[in-house]
Amino acid sequence: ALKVRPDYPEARENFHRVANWLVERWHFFMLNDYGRNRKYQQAIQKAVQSGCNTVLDIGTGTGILGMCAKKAGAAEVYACELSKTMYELAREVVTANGMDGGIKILHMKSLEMEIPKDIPQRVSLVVTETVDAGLFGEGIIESLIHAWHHLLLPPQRGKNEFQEQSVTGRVIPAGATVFAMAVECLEIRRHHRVCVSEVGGLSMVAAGELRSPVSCSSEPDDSTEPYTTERLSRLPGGYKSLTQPFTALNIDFNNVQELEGLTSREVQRLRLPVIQEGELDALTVWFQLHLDEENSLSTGPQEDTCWEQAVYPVHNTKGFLLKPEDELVVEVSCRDAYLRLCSVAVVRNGREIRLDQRLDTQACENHISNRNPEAELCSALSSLQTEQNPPSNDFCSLESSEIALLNNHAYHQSFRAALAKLISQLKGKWQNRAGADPGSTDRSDLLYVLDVSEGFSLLSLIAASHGHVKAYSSVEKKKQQEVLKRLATSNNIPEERLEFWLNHVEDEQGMLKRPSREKLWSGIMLDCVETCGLIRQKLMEKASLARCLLEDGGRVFPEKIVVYGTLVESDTLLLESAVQGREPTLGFNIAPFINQFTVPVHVFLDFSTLDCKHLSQSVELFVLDLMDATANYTHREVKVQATAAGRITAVPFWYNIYLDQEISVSTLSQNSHWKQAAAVLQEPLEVGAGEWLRLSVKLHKSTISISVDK
Ligand SMILES: CCc1ccncc1CNCCCCSC[C@H]1O[C@@H](n2ccc3c(N)ncnc32)[C@H](O)[C@@H]1O
Repeated sequence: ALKVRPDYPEARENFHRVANWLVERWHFFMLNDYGRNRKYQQAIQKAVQSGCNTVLDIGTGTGILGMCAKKAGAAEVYACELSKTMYELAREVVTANGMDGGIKILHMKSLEMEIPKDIPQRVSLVVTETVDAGLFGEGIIESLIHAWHHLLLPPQRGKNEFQEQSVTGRVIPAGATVFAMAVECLEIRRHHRVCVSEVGGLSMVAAGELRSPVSCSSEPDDSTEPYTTERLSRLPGGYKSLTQPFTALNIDFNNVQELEGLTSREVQRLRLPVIQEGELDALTVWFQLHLDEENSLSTGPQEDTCWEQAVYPVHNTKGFLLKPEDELVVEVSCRDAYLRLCSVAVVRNGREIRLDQRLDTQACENHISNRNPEAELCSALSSLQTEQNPPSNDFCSLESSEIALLNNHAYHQSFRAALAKLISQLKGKWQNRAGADPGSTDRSDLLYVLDVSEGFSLLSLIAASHGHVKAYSSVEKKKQQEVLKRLATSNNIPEERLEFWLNHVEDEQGMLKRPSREKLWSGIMLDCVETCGLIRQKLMEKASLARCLLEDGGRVFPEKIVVYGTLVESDTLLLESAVQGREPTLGFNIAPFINQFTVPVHVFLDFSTLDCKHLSQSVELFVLDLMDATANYTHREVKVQATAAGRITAVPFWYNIYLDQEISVSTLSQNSHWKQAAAVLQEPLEVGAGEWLRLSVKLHKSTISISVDK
């Protein structure tokens, strides 16, 4: 559609959402990483010049590594790519660089490749970078085991015997070293553990264990992923290293026995000295890719590269302090080809205290009699035990953004206050109504409040906790409904004051219906901003529907959203949004092809830690009024003055969400569960200090677009 009518707005939004999905964002900053590209090129050149003249590039992406091999003089170059979009892109790139005759590209997974069906004979070199932040997440181990059995010539026999490299096989990268480190990090903690005992006036004790789906727990079920990823150098508040970085694993990609033995390798137990006092929040992991003897790529947090690290959050050590004389026991295993790290115990004064089991309180009581260090530790742990009275195995899994939402204290307090105001206004209204008995404070009928938040939300309970309110929740998962019911009971909210609304829904518009034929809503709570920083799709439509379902004096929450933005110069945002010319990609012409998938708005941005130069004050860009449709517009021109000279590359934006005239929450606040978004300019714009700019801000189908000119 875009090719046919590039300015067709629907196609443009959809394309942008699709582009984000089709082509992963890391392609841009990987291709912009000249250092990485150059090191791969050098390793490939050395291998080809020393005789590897048939090459297979597994997971070619845009084709850059295959082109390095061709340019280095390899006689035959093959490449395979499982993503259709990337396969077609690689074909275009290779043709544009005049190598379509020299590189045969296959749209397939390497595991499906056979000789002679796909490639005529075994190759002397496999190049690949099919790795993720946890190293094995793209299946490199399985791919290389298959390659050694079916696609590669046999490896060099002994180190000493010399064999022509054209008759032996090898892999670039030759191997990897995996490092890990224990950290204290509040930002990780608030995304993986509920750190508050009270939310919006509700005691959370009865909730049981709420935890993120990231867990290396011993019983791996498909709902959990072993690790998440973070760019440690860009986490708000940073992190504190509790151990030195330690080597968790070495792997030689040129040794097929070692590769095959990896998943059956026994679990490794490492004992790591704690180097400073702190709360254990996670193990972080990165690695060095040894391309060959000379060249290595590192994904470490101290590198200035843009790679993320793998994060293994610990769940069960809430409030547990490691001390310098402790040793942390970590288990490393590669079961099911994922790298799994688990902090299992602490050794203090020679006694090992296991972390992952629930200490039963009785055993701890015995310890407490003779007051000694591990007794404190034990009682600390057993207090954990009492705090979460249901046993550990019954926990409710929430997305990390839902956990962070629960930990967003200001968000829930604001809703609690705004709801209290609405309820007292409506009760007051009722009392003032002619004939009502001034003495009877309680309204005979109840106030009906609907929470149509996406995902897990306590807002319905917070509404019901005000009394005289019957609350409806759109929480749909059974386990999450049970948590809400437990919290209702433990917070003295009568069970019949909480109902689950979803079962009426046909479609999302269907969810917004009257509570019953003769009733209307006193309050409807909408979810307006996605965690990634974008306005939710169809927000304005939902708001106009909701308004029709309100009783006189009823309110939609929030009633208004004000969009703020600022002008910045940020190379980081550029490098993550588009390939910058031909230099970073070793002179190959790749940028125009991959940049077709550039999207104008960068999401999941942590603006508080973005390295950038501010070129203006924050300015109000747009207002969305959810209570008065006539106040809305689709396009706004905003004048803003540059406060410093520089090159405008992006306009980060965020929201003030007004629950009512006075009460608002900001999506940029310190413990906000939201990330921010940024409009990235097509062309950076040079400005002088004091110069005025004109921002043209448009909102179409919940999609904000911003352009800047003088
Ligand atoms: C310093 C490296 C680093 C460190 C930390 N974080 C990220 C990186 C950068 N690497 C990211 C690449 C990750 C994606 S893999 C690249 C391309 O290969 C494709 N594929 C994957 C497996 C596979 C296969 N068996 N057969 C054919 N194709 C295959 C994918 O479809 C993708 O297009």
